[in-house]
Amino acid sequence: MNFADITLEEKQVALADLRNIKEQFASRGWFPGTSGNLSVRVGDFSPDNFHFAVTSSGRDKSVHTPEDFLFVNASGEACESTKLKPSAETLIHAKIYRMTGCGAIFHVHTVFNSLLSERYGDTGFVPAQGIELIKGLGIWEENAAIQIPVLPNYADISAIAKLIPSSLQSDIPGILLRNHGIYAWGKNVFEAKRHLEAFEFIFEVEYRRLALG
Ligand SMILES: CSC[C@@H](O)[C@@H](O)C(=O)COP(=O)(O)O
Ligand SMILES: [Zn+2]
Repeated sequence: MNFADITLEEKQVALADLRNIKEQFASRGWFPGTSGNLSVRVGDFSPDNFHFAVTSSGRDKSVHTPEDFLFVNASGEACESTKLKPSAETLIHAKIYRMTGCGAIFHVHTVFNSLLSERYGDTGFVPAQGIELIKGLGIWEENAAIQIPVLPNYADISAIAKLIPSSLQSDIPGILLRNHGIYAWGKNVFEAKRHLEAFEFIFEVEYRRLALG
C-alpha cells in the first residue's frame, strides 16, 4: 500500500491518538529531558511495506506543537517533504513493527525500568512471577513466571535493531534497553498503553521487592 492511499481520516486518528497518549504520559513524568518516543501504524501491513506516525526527535513532549509527529515508511524515512526529523530510535520502532505486525509502540524512560534493566542486564532478562498485573500483558496463567528481555544499549541504533529478532519472546510485548528504557507494543493504542502500564507496575513491584530484601 502506498502512503498516498491511506485515508486522511486514518492519518488524523493516528495523530490524535498519539497526541492524547503523549499528554497522558507527560503528566506522569514519563518523558524527562525530552526522552521517550511514540508511534502508531497506519494503513495495511506487510513485513516490507508499512507506514507509521512517530514523534519527531528531541522535542519537549510535555507541550503540544504542530511539529510533534511525522509519518515514516518501513525504512524509517519521512513519507512527505518535511524539515522534521523522526525520532533517533525510529529504526527500533520499524524493526518491532516488522517482526510483530503490531499497531502501536511506546517507549519511555523511567527510574524503575532503568534500575531493573541494569540490575538484570547481565542475566539478559528481568524475571517476574505471580504479580496480578502480569495479566495486563495478556498472560492469564495462574502464578505466571515471565522474563522481560534486556538488550544492550548501544549508541548505534541499527546495532540494537539487529538484535531485536533474536531477543523477542512471543508472549512478552516489550523489551528493555539496559540503563535506558522500555519499548512496549500492542495491536492498537489501547493495548500498547495497557502493556506499558503493566510493565511499569511490575518493575516497581520487583524493585521494591528487591529493596525490601
Ligand atoms: C534525551 S535522552 C533520550 C534520547 O537519547 C532517546 O533515548 C530518546 O528516548 C528520545 O530520542 P528522540 O530522538 O527524541 O526520540
Ligand atoms: Zn530512549
